[in-house]
Amino acid sequence: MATLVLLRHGESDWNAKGLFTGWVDVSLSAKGEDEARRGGRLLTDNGLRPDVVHTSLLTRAIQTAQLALAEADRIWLPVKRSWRLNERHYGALQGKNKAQTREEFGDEQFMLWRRSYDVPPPPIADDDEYSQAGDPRYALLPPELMPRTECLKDVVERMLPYWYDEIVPDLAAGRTVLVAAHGNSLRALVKHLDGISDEKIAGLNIPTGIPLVYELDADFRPTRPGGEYLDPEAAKAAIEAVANQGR
Ligand SMILES: O=C(O)[C@@H](CO)OP(=O)(O)O
Repeated sequence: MATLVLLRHGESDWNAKGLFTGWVDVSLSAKGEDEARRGGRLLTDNGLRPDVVHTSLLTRAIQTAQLALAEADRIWLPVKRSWRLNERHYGALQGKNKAQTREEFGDEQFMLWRRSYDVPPPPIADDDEYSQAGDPRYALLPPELMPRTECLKDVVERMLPYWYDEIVPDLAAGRTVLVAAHGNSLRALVKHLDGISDEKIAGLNIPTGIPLVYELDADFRPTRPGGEYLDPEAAKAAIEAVANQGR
């Protein structure tokens, strides 16, 4: 048995403003920092002691991991980071207000872009103020892998190599693994773990700052489908709020 803890970053400044964020590197809001610390306390209160942490390359996930681990007295953990755990690239929607986008394009198109499995938003132009072209953190990424938009299917495809090559070996070595990442990169991972269909994944939302714990069997499949949120009541309310964004 191996233990995997998934943690979506705490509320970011752009979550608070209701903006599509994707690869734009925004920070946690004060509320998001509190959520991250609380996530760390939930780990300790439940006797969970991660041995290694994996994060995306985005500040909000890195800050969340640091705040949670400081609270859990484990700031010293080895860290691995990868663009493969980044949020879904939201293409030309990055920086746009969710409610205004819904009003402008209608509910159906809004939900297609936001939650369909295989419809990406239009690509972002390299000279857009919210493009990541030229961002030094992706300098070593082969240009053909650098996204300009992504649907969830694209995220599954770029995330899974990291799961198999970097996370599974840690789990196989008996380490308790913390993954601090994003709403849609974690939806991609949960889709894989729980074998959720392309249609049903539209209805799955991940709340900010609440650890989701999976016990995995010898095949790295969940012993309990859906895992377990460490604060199920708070998770339920926060999942509802994520689902209703833009309304
Ligand atoms: O804006 C984003 O990058 C994501 C996560 O905050 O939003 P959504 O939940 O709408 O996919």
